[in-house]
Amino acid sequence: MDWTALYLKTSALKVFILGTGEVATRRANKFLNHGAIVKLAGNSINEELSKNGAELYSTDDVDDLVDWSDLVVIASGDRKLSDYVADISKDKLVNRADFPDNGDIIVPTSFNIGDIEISIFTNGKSPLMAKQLRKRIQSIITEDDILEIELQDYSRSLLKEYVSNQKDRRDYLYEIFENEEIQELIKSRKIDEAKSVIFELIQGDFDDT
Ligand SMILES: C[C@@]1(CC(=O)O)c2cc3[nH]c(cc4nc(cc5[nH]c(cc(n2)[C@H]1CCC(=O)O)[C@@](C)(CC(=O)O)[C@@H]5CCC(=O)O)C(CC(=O)O)=C4CCC(=O)O)c(CCC(=O)O)c3CC(=O)O
Ligand SMILES: NC(=O)C1=CN([C@@H]2O[C@H](COP(=O)(O)OP(=O)(O)OC[C@H]3O[C@@H](n4cnc5c(N)ncnc54)[C@H](O)[C@@H]3O)[C@@H](O)[C@H]2O)C=CC1
Repeated sequence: MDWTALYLKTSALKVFILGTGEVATRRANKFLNHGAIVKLAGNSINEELSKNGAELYSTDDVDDLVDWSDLVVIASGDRKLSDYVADISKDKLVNRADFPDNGDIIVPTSFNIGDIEISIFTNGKSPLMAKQLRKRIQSIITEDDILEIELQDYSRSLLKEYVSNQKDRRDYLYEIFENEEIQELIKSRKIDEAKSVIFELIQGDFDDT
């Protein structure tokens, strides 16, 4: 595969989207939900998008919009205009919804559950299947997994305070993950009690040393 997964910092990222159709709208929502500033060029945008902060411009303004942007998303059915925008975006990051290989960013399907983000990419082979796999994976992640992440986060902070060696910290994290008492507390949603058990486990050892 010529592509690899990386995370792009989207807070305050300036995103220019060419097009206002189905794909453009989906991309705009995604970037806005992740803190970006989004401007679109095309005919019209729906109320939800403008409420979320998206701004609509005319396609006559594409030169200025490209200049302004950090990332250009090309999602228009107008091939000539798309090629023109691609041409003037050579020094920008580009996502081309119509010819992905001519751009340098892929927008994969992704979803968040708590602090986890899961993305799926089929290397351009089947966006439809990426969508189906997303739905299937979404359905198997449980509330217990989210709580486990919260407890791991809590444990990691404590360990950084009390245990200086990384390998020892890792051993603790596996011990906590496998601890049956903690697993039971997660199942019964007693997170504060689970945290106390973790605190005792770590700090108890620390006191002994
Ligand atoms: C490569 C990629 C590049 C990029 O856009 O960055 C790309 C490219 C193309 N998609 C096309 C078509 C469709 N795309 C979807 C849906 C999604 N497309 C998404 C991503 C991507 N699409 C990138 C990575 C994909 C990967 O490989 O995994 C998703 C996952 C994410 C998102 O868009 O948010 C989103 C699902 C969101 C969700 O989870 O719900 C459907 C299904 C539907 O509409 O229901 C169809 C019709 C069915 C079909 O074609 O499969 C065409 C036109 C082909 C043509 O002309 O026929 C191209 C261009 C081409 O292939 O040349
Ligand atoms: N990457 C992806 O996930 C997908 C990519 N695509 C590709 O992305 C492009 C856009 O797809 P959709 O948003 O589904 O289409 P759409 O029909 O919903 O929207 C197309 C956009 O292009 C504009 N447009 C279309 N023809 C035009 C013309 N002749 N002159 C000026 N403006 C024109 C429309 O006003 C609209 O803003 C297409 O080229 C399609 O092949 C399509 C589906 C999914």
